[in-house]
Amino acid sequence: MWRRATKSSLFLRLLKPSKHNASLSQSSTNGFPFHIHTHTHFQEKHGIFSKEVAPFITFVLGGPGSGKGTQCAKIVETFGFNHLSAGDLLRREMDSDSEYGSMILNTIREGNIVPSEVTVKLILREMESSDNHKFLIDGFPRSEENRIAFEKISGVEPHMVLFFDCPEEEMVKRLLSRNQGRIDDNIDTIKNRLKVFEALNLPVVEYYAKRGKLYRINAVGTADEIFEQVRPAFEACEVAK
Ligand SMILES: Nc1ncnc2c1ncn2[C@@H]1O[C@H](COP(=O)(O)OP(=O)(O)OP(=O)(O)O)[C@@H](O)[C@H]1O
Ligand SMILES: O=c1ccn([C@@H]2O[C@H](COP(=O)(O)O)[C@@H](O)[C@H]2O)c(=O)[nH]1
Ligand SMILES: [Mg+2]
Repeated sequence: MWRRATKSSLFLRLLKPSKHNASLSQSSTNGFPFHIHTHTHFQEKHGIFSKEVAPFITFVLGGPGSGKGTQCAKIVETFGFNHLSAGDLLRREMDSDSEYGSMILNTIREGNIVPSEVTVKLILREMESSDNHKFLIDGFPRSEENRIAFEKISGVEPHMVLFFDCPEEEMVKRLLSRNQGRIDDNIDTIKNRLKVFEALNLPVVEYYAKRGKLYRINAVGTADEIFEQVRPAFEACEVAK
């Protein structure tokens, strides 16, 4: 069962650096097939989650409008993951009475990146309270700084990383016709989101490619066609099924 044993220490550790978050984890798997850690082995390696089963983490990356959210919904339906969209978590925090509300609003409106500690805290809070140990973390990490902060604070790494590779003109077309009332779906913000994606997010994609964890998907076609490229990544992996 995934629920944590004590309600404890995650946020204390987030606020207070300790030996648990001082160094990067070396325990990741390298590509397929994946394995699951046993309780003891996992806890020896990662102090932050007091769970019986290690989290199974898939990062879902791609430019703005590349179809991450659309494909995550299909993965959830087929493989039963918990979908955590970093953008949705930030929007929810913005709409609550949070001290970070106006900072998040301004950052999203500009198409820039919210400081890592805020986003990591929101993601880990969701992970801690989840009964499901299989997570799709959508739209994060946005930068190398995000990635390093997540690994340092949580002590865990993703098992695999999906990258939805989509031409810019297709992404712009999709975003401009999305019609969900998002403050960042306008051409000026979209231009900056694309710039930020290229400058800061692509290095993260390259990092995971070098580590043999990247699953590159051609994000042009119908949503169903694209999902047929996604499906084998999860089918190849016993733990994800
Ligand atoms: N394969 C596809 N073909 C055409 N339109 C698509 C496809 N997949 C998603 N869309 C549409 O494109 C828009 C953007 O998709 P989605 O919200 O899934 O992208 P995203 O990568 O999550 O974007 P963001 O980074 O802005 O959150 C939505 O209106 C969605 O319905
Ligand atoms: O890790 C993250 C994720 C998102 N943001 C900000 O939110 C918007 C919208 O994100 P979507 O993934 O498109 O929903 C993004 O442009 C960033 O401003 C972030 O800062 N960090
Ligand atoms: Mg999205």
